[in-house]
Amino acid sequence: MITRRNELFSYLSEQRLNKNSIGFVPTMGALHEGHVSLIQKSSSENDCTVVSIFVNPKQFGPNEDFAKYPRTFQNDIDIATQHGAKVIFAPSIEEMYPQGFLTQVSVSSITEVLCGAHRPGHFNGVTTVVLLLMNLVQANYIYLGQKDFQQVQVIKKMANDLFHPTKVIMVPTYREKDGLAMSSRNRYLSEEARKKASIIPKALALIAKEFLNGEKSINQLLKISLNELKKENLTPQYLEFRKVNDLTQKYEGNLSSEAEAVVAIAQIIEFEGTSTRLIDNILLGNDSANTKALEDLIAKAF
Ligand SMILES: Nc1ncnc2c1ncn2[C@@H]1O[C@H](COP(=O)(O)OP(=O)(O)OP(=O)(O)O)[C@@H](O)[C@H]1O
Ligand SMILES: CC(C)(CO)[C@@H](O)C(=O)[O-]
Ligand code: BAL
Repeated sequence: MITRRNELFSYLSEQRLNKNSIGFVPTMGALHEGHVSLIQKSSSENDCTVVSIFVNPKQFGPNEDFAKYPRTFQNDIDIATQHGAKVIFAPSIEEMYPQGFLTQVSVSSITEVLCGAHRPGHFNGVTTVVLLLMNLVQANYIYLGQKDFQQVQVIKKMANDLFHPTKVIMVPTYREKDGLAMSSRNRYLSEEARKKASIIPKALALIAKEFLNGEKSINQLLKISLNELKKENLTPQYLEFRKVNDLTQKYEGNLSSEAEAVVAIAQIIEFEGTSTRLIDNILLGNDSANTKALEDLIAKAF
């Protein structure tokens, strides 16, 4: 485990000298099987996989869960190494943001919709820390989960606009038995709240099922899904169809046969005074990998 930037630099310089390819998996810890799928993919595609564990204060709003974010450090180290991580980089806050740090990295427009509209400043915090980490690791590839689809698009844009040599790879969402996307925040859910949360994959699976059956009307697809959520008295913070290649654009009307849409949801699960915000999404399109992911979700959710 490495905590200092200069130590990481020395270790990775040697890897590069030996022509070892570097894969990078940034995380905030509290590792679960979703993270494991990223680490395994990186390890199977690179000689050296770096996993970072850093709960980044800059991406949490003042009323968000920075203080209570789950921290399971020892267990994280075991999981990451068991699944192929060669290095775990776990810096302190001061190591990442030394005194006098004044810079912010900001991607515009695509950060102002979906989660960005509800978490002001969140993506600036994400892009700032991810660029710092990408500069430190100088990986060939960075692996990010589809669960945070908007985050992937924002980081891709940042890397592209700033001519960053690291290539962004998106890894499919890893799901629980009932289809719920694995997430560190699932640990906040009591047994009852967890039961309630299983409606989220169901709401997406209903859209997936009707889409695969040929339904093209977005209003109709939204209606079916919102009705399902309503049965549990749930109203999503957002449930939207957006264009994959330009998240600023909402899909409206009918989906075309070449539709490349993301259906993204954020749902707050409230139960006995606790409140957990969960996100998820599915991709609708012609791609066979997408279709397979939809079929898998449907099989789990029903
Ligand atoms: N179920 C999942 N499948 C695939 N990748 C995932 C999954 N959950 C998280 N990831 C990815 O793991 C990386 C690190 O995420 P992070 O440490 O924030 O975990 P998380 O489970 O997303 O936590 P949170 O509950 O805070 O959203 C991100 O690229 C994220 O998209
Ligand atoms: C990419 C990331 C590690 C940056 O802090 C975080 O946003 C996450 O875990 O998805
Ligand atoms: N996985 C996204 C990080 C966050 O919600 O802050």
